Amino acid sequence: MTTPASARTATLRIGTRGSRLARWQAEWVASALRERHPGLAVELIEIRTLGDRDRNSPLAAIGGTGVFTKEIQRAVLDGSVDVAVHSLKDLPTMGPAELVLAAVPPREEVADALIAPAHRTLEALPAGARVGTGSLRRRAQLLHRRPDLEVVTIRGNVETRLRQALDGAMDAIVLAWAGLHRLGLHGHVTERLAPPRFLPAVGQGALGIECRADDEGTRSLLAALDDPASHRAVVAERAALAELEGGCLIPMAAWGRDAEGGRLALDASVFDADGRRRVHAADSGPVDDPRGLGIRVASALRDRGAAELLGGSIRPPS
Ligand SMILES: NCc1[nH]cc(CCC(=O)O)c1CC(=O)O
Repeated sequence: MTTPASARTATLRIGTRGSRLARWQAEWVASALRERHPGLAVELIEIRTLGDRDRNSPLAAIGGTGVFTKEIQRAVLDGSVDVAVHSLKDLPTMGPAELVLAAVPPREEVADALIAPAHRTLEALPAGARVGTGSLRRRAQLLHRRPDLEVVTIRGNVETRLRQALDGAMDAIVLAWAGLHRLGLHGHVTERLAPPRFLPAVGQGALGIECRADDEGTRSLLAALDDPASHRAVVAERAALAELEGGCLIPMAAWGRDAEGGRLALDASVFDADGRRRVHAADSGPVDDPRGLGIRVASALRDRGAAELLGGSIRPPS
Protein backbone atom coordinates (compact mmCIF):
# COMPACT_ATOMS: atom_id res chain seq x y z
CA MET A 1 0.00 0.00 0.00
CA THR A 2 1.16 3.50 -0.80
CA THR A 3 1.24 5.92 2.10
CA PRO A 4 -0.43 9.19 1.12
CA ALA A 5 1.77 12.21 1.86
CA SER A 6 -0.76 13.58 4.32
CA ALA A 7 -0.75 10.35 6.35
CA ARG A 8 3.02 10.36 6.85
CA THR A 9 4.00 10.98 10.46
CA ALA A 10 7.73 10.21 10.53
CA THR A 11 10.26 12.87 9.57
CA LEU A 12 11.66 12.55 6.06
CA ARG A 13 15.45 12.42 6.40
CA ILE A 14 17.59 13.82 3.58
CA GLY A 15 21.24 12.75 3.35
CA THR A 16 23.66 15.36 2.02
CA ARG A 17 27.34 16.16 1.85
CA GLY A 18 28.48 18.96 4.10
CA SER A 19 29.89 21.39 1.50
CA ARG A 20 28.10 24.70 1.25
CA LEU A 21 26.86 23.86 -2.24
CA ALA A 22 25.61 20.41 -1.20
CA ARG A 23 23.82 21.86 1.83
CA TRP A 24 22.26 24.60 -0.29
CA GLN A 25 20.96 21.97 -2.70
CA ALA A 26 19.59 19.73 0.05
CA GLU A 27 17.94 22.74 1.74
CA TRP A 28 16.37 23.65 -1.58
CA VAL A 29 14.92 20.13 -1.85
CA ALA A 30 13.72 20.26 1.77
CA SER A 31 11.87 23.54 1.27
CA ALA A 32 10.40 22.45 -2.06
CA LEU A 33 9.08 19.32 -0.31
CA ARG A 34 7.60 21.30 2.58
CA GLU A 35 5.96 23.64 0.08
CA ARG A 36 4.46 20.81 -1.96
CA HIS A 37 3.43 18.77 1.09
CA PRO A 38 2.31 21.13 3.84
CA GLY A 39 2.82 19.59 7.26
CA LEU A 40 5.60 17.27 6.11
CA ALA A 41 8.57 17.22 8.50
CA VAL A 42 11.94 17.16 6.71
CA GLU A 43 15.44 17.18 8.18
CA LEU A 44 18.96 17.18 6.71
CA ILE A 45 21.54 14.63 7.80
CA GLU A 46 25.12 15.43 6.90
CA ILE A 47 27.28 12.58 5.59
CA ARG A 48 31.01 12.80 5.00
CA THR A 49 32.13 11.20 1.75
CA LEU A 50 35.53 9.96 0.64
CA GLY A 51 35.78 12.97 -1.65
CA ASP A 52 35.31 15.28 1.36
CA ARG A 53 37.80 13.46 3.60
CA ASP A 54 40.63 13.56 1.06
CA ARG A 55 40.78 17.05 -0.41
CA ASN A 56 44.17 16.92 -2.03
CA SER A 57 44.53 13.77 -4.11
CA PRO A 58 43.37 13.86 -7.70
CA LEU A 59 39.89 12.34 -7.80
CA ALA A 60 41.11 9.58 -10.09
CA ALA A 61 43.57 8.43 -7.43
CA ILE A 62 41.08 8.11 -4.57
CA GLY A 63 38.72 5.68 -6.22
CA GLY A 64 37.38 7.41 -9.28
CA THR A 65 33.64 7.64 -9.83
CA GLY A 66 31.25 7.94 -6.92
CA VAL A 67 33.62 9.46 -4.36
CA PHE A 68 31.00 12.10 -3.53
CA THR A 69 27.96 9.86 -3.65
CA LYS A 70 28.63 6.29 -2.46
CA GLU A 71 28.37 6.92 1.29
CA ILE A 72 25.12 8.83 0.84
CA GLN A 73 23.67 6.01 -1.25
CA ARG A 74 24.77 3.54 1.43
CA ALA A 75 22.90 5.57 4.07
CA VAL A 76 19.73 5.35 1.96
CA LEU A 77 20.23 1.60 1.47
CA ASP A 78 20.73 0.92 5.20
CA GLY A 79 17.76 3.09 6.13
CA SER A 80 19.62 5.77 8.09
CA VAL A 81 18.18 8.35 5.66
CA ASP A 82 15.22 8.22 3.25
CA VAL A 83 16.47 10.46 0.47
CA ALA A 84 19.82 11.30 -1.15
CA VAL A 85 20.35 14.64 -2.86
CA HIS A 86 23.27 14.67 -5.28
CA SER A 87 24.69 16.95 -7.92
CA LEU A 88 23.65 14.70 -10.77
CA LYS A 89 26.99 15.33 -12.43
CA ASP A 90 28.72 13.49 -9.58
CA LEU A 91 26.37 10.48 -9.61
CA PRO A 92 27.74 7.40 -11.41
CA THR A 93 25.47 5.95 -14.09
CA MET A 94 25.74 2.45 -12.66
CA GLY A 95 24.21 2.54 -9.19
CA PRO A 96 22.72 -0.01 -6.80
CA ALA A 97 19.55 -1.57 -8.27
CA GLU A 98 17.71 -1.01 -4.97
CA LEU A 99 17.85 2.78 -5.55
CA VAL A 100 15.82 4.82 -8.00
CA LEU A 101 16.33 8.31 -9.41
CA ALA A 102 12.96 9.47 -8.14
CA ALA A 103 13.13 13.11 -9.23
CA VAL A 104 15.14 15.59 -11.27
CA PRO A 105 13.97 19.13 -10.40
CA PRO A 106 14.08 21.96 -12.98
CA ARG A 107 17.65 22.16 -14.18
CA GLU A 108 19.81 25.26 -13.74
CA GLU A 109 21.70 26.67 -16.70
CA VAL A 110 24.14 24.01 -17.90
CA ALA A 111 26.97 26.39 -18.88
CA ASP A 112 30.46 26.50 -17.48
CA ALA A 113 31.83 29.81 -16.27
CA LEU A 114 35.24 31.42 -16.70
CA ILE A 115 36.57 33.57 -13.90
CA ALA A 116 39.47 35.55 -15.29
CA PRO A 117 39.67 38.73 -13.18
CA ALA A 118 42.33 40.52 -15.27
CA HIS A 119 41.77 39.28 -18.82
CA ARG A 120 38.02 38.52 -18.70
CA THR A 121 37.66 36.11 -21.66
CA LEU A 122 39.25 32.90 -22.89
CA GLU A 123 40.20 34.68 -26.10
CA ALA A 124 41.96 37.50 -24.23
CA LEU A 125 44.12 35.29 -22.00
CA PRO A 126 47.80 35.64 -22.94
CA ALA A 127 49.80 32.62 -24.15
CA GLY A 128 50.96 30.53 -21.20
CA ALA A 129 48.25 31.86 -18.88
CA ARG A 130 47.53 29.47 -16.00
CA VAL A 131 43.96 28.18 -15.99
CA GLY A 132 42.84 26.01 -13.07
CA THR A 133 40.42 23.11 -13.36
CA GLY A 134 40.20 19.57 -12.03
CA SER A 135 38.03 18.36 -14.88
CA LEU A 136 39.45 16.43 -17.84
CA ARG A 137 36.52 17.60 -19.95
CA ARG A 138 37.20 21.27 -19.22
CA ARG A 139 40.91 20.77 -19.67
CA ALA A 140 40.42 19.15 -23.08
CA GLN A 141 37.96 21.81 -24.29
CA LEU A 142 40.16 24.66 -23.07
CA LEU A 143 43.20 23.21 -24.82
CA HIS A 144 41.14 22.43 -27.92
CA ARG A 145 40.47 26.15 -28.34
CA ARG A 146 43.68 27.47 -26.78
CA PRO A 147 46.53 24.92 -26.98
CA ASP A 148 48.90 27.63 -25.74
CA LEU A 149 47.37 27.81 -22.26
CA GLU A 150 48.81 26.09 -19.21
CA VAL A 151 45.98 24.10 -17.64
CA VAL A 152 46.67 23.48 -13.96
CA THR A 153 44.91 20.78 -11.92
CA ILE A 154 43.08 22.21 -8.92
CA ARG A 155 40.67 20.65 -6.45
CA GLY A 156 38.59 21.75 -3.50
CA ASN A 157 35.11 23.10 -3.10
CA VAL A 158 33.72 25.96 -5.18
CA GLU A 159 34.80 28.66 -2.71
CA THR A 160 38.37 27.32 -2.38
CA ARG A 161 38.82 27.21 -6.14
CA LEU A 162 37.29 30.62 -6.66
CA ARG A 163 39.77 32.11 -4.18
CA GLN A 164 42.68 30.87 -6.31
CA ALA A 165 41.51 33.01 -9.21
CA LEU A 166 40.66 36.01 -7.08
CA ASP A 167 43.98 36.09 -5.20
CA GLY A 168 45.98 35.77 -8.42
CA ALA A 169 47.35 32.24 -7.92
CA MET A 170 45.74 31.45 -11.29
CA ASP A 171 44.99 33.70 -14.25
CA ALA A 172 41.62 31.99 -14.57
CA ILE A 173 39.54 29.09 -13.36
CA VAL A 174 36.53 27.32 -14.82
CA LEU A 175 33.57 26.26 -12.68
CA ALA A 176 29.96 25.28 -13.33
CA TRP A 177 27.68 28.30 -13.65
CA ALA A 178 25.03 26.45 -11.65
CA GLY A 179 27.11 26.02 -8.51
CA LEU A 180 28.26 29.64 -8.53
CA HIS A 181 24.72 30.87 -9.08
CA ARG A 182 23.30 28.73 -6.25
CA LEU A 183 25.91 30.16 -3.88
CA GLY A 184 25.33 33.73 -5.07
CA LEU A 185 28.89 33.90 -6.45
CA HIS A 186 28.03 34.34 -10.15
CA GLY A 187 29.00 38.03 -9.98
CA HIS A 188 32.63 36.87 -10.29
CA VAL A 189 32.01 35.23 -13.68
CA THR A 190 33.74 37.12 -16.51
CA GLU A 191 32.68 34.88 -19.41
CA ARG A 192 30.02 32.24 -19.81
CA LEU A 193 31.30 29.13 -21.58
CA ALA A 194 28.01 27.83 -22.92
CA PRO A 195 26.92 25.18 -25.43
CA PRO A 196 27.13 24.63 -28.33
CA ARG A 197 30.57 26.34 -28.20
CA PHE A 198 31.63 24.72 -24.90
CA LEU A 199 29.74 21.58 -23.90
CA PRO A 200 28.86 20.80 -20.27
CA ALA A 201 29.37 17.59 -18.31
CA VAL A 202 26.70 14.92 -18.30
CA GLY A 203 24.13 16.02 -15.72
CA GLN A 204 25.68 19.43 -15.08
CA GLY A 205 23.33 21.92 -13.47
CA ALA A 206 20.83 19.25 -12.42
CA LEU A 207 20.07 17.69 -9.05
CA GLY A 208 19.45 13.96 -8.73
CA ILE A 209 17.16 12.87 -5.91
CA GLU A 210 17.30 9.18 -5.02
CA CYS A 211 15.39 6.93 -2.66
CA ARG A 212 14.87 3.18 -2.22
CA ALA A 213 12.97 1.72 -5.18
CA ASP A 214 10.55 -0.09 -2.83
CA ASP A 215 9.84 3.01 -0.72
CA GLU A 216 6.57 3.95 -2.40
CA GLY A 217 5.69 6.63 0.15
CA THR A 218 8.91 8.57 -0.41
CA ARG A 219 8.73 8.07 -4.16
CA SER A 220 5.32 9.70 -4.34
CA LEU A 221 6.49 12.65 -2.20
CA LEU A 222 9.51 13.17 -4.45
CA ALA A 223 7.52 12.85 -7.67
CA ALA A 224 6.09 16.32 -6.99
CA LEU A 225 9.59 17.82 -7.51
CA ASP A 226 10.26 16.16 -10.86
CA ASP A 227 10.60 18.24 -14.01
CA PRO A 228 10.01 15.87 -16.95
CA ALA A 229 12.00 17.97 -19.46
CA SER A 230 15.07 18.12 -17.19
CA HIS A 231 14.67 14.44 -16.32
CA ARG A 232 14.61 13.19 -19.93
CA ALA A 233 17.54 15.41 -20.91
CA VAL A 234 19.76 13.94 -18.19
CA VAL A 235 18.57 10.39 -18.87
CA ALA A 236 19.67 10.80 -22.50
CA GLU A 237 23.05 12.22 -21.46
CA ARG A 238 23.59 9.50 -18.85
CA ALA A 239 22.61 6.73 -21.29
CA ALA A 240 25.28 7.98 -23.71
CA LEU A 241 27.90 8.05 -20.93
CA ALA A 242 26.93 4.57 -19.68
CA GLU A 243 27.06 3.19 -23.20
CA LEU A 244 30.65 4.39 -23.54
CA GLU A 245 31.32 2.86 -20.11
CA GLY A 246 32.57 6.16 -18.82
CA GLY A 247 32.29 7.74 -15.42
CA CYS A 248 32.65 11.36 -14.37
CA LEU A 249 36.38 11.10 -15.04
CA ILE A 250 36.38 10.72 -18.81
CA PRO A 251 36.65 13.80 -21.03
CA MET A 252 33.10 13.52 -22.32
CA ALA A 253 30.65 16.37 -22.72
CA ALA A 254 26.93 16.17 -23.47
CA TRP A 255 24.04 18.52 -23.95
CA GLY A 256 20.50 17.19 -23.94
CA ARG A 257 17.47 19.47 -24.27
CA ASP A 258 13.97 19.70 -25.65
CA ALA A 259 14.12 20.94 -29.23
CA GLU A 260 11.76 22.03 -31.97
CA GLY A 261 8.93 19.80 -33.10
CA GLY A 262 8.47 18.26 -29.64
CA ARG A 263 11.71 16.31 -29.91
CA LEU A 264 14.57 15.64 -27.57
CA ALA A 265 18.01 16.63 -28.89
CA LEU A 266 21.41 15.43 -27.74
CA ASP A 267 24.93 16.59 -28.64
CA ALA A 268 27.93 14.75 -27.24
CA SER A 269 31.70 14.98 -27.63
CA VAL A 270 34.69 13.08 -26.39
CA PHE A 271 38.22 14.43 -26.41
CA ASP A 272 41.69 13.09 -25.92
CA ALA A 273 43.46 14.31 -22.79
CA ASP A 274 45.19 17.28 -24.41
CA GLY A 275 42.19 18.33 -26.47
CA ARG A 276 43.94 17.81 -29.78
CA ARG A 277 41.31 15.45 -31.09
CA ARG A 278 37.56 15.71 -30.70
CA VAL A 279 34.80 13.35 -31.80
CA HIS A 280 31.29 14.78 -31.92
CA ALA A 281 27.81 13.36 -32.59
CA ALA A 282 24.33 14.87 -32.47
CA ASP A 283 20.86 13.43 -33.00
CA SER A 284 17.27 13.85 -31.86
CA GLY A 285 14.40 11.53 -31.05
CA PRO A 286 10.97 11.27 -29.48
CA VAL A 287 10.69 12.68 -25.93
CA ASP A 288 9.46 9.36 -24.57
CA ASP A 289 12.68 7.49 -25.42
CA PRO A 290 15.61 9.45 -23.95
CA ARG A 291 17.63 6.28 -23.35
CA GLY A 292 17.32 5.23 -26.98
CA LEU A 293 18.63 8.64 -28.07
CA GLY A 294 21.60 8.42 -25.69
CA ILE A 295 22.51 4.97 -26.94
CA ARG A 296 22.28 6.07 -30.61
CA VAL A 297 24.50 9.09 -30.00
CA ALA A 298 27.00 6.93 -28.13
CA SER A 299 27.20 4.43 -30.95
CA ALA A 300 27.70 7.28 -33.44
CA LEU A 301 30.59 8.47 -31.23
CA ARG A 302 31.99 4.96 -31.18
CA ASP A 303 31.75 4.70 -34.99
CA ARG A 304 33.77 7.90 -35.21
CA GLY A 305 36.55 6.56 -33.02
CA ALA A 306 35.50 7.60 -29.49
CA ALA A 307 36.71 4.38 -27.87
CA GLU A 308 40.17 4.92 -29.30
CA LEU A 309 40.34 8.46 -27.85
CA LEU A 310 39.10 7.38 -24.44
CA GLY A 311 41.47 4.42 -24.37
CA GLY A 312 44.33 6.88 -24.11
CA SER A 313 42.76 8.99 -21.35
CA ILE A 314 43.49 8.86 -17.64
CA ARG A 315 41.57 6.16 -15.80
CA PRO A 316 41.26 5.42 -12.10
CA PRO A 317 44.17 3.14 -11.13
CA SER A 318 42.01 0.36 -9.71
N1 LIG B 1 32.33 18.04 -9.32
C1 LIG B 1 31.96 19.06 -8.41
C2 LIG B 1 30.66 19.70 -8.74
N2 LIG B 1 29.54 18.99 -8.81
C3 LIG B 1 28.51 19.82 -9.16
C4 LIG B 1 29.03 21.09 -9.29
C5 LIG B 1 28.31 22.31 -9.66
C6 LIG B 1 26.83 22.21 -9.77
C7 LIG B 1 26.34 21.45 -10.97
O1 LIG B 1 27.03 21.32 -11.98
O2 LIG B 1 25.19 21.00 -10.90
C8 LIG B 1 30.40 21.02 -9.01
C9 LIG B 1 31.37 22.14 -9.01
C10 LIG B 1 31.78 22.57 -10.40
O3 LIG B 1 31.88 21.75 -11.31
O4 LIG B 1 32.06 23.76 -10.58
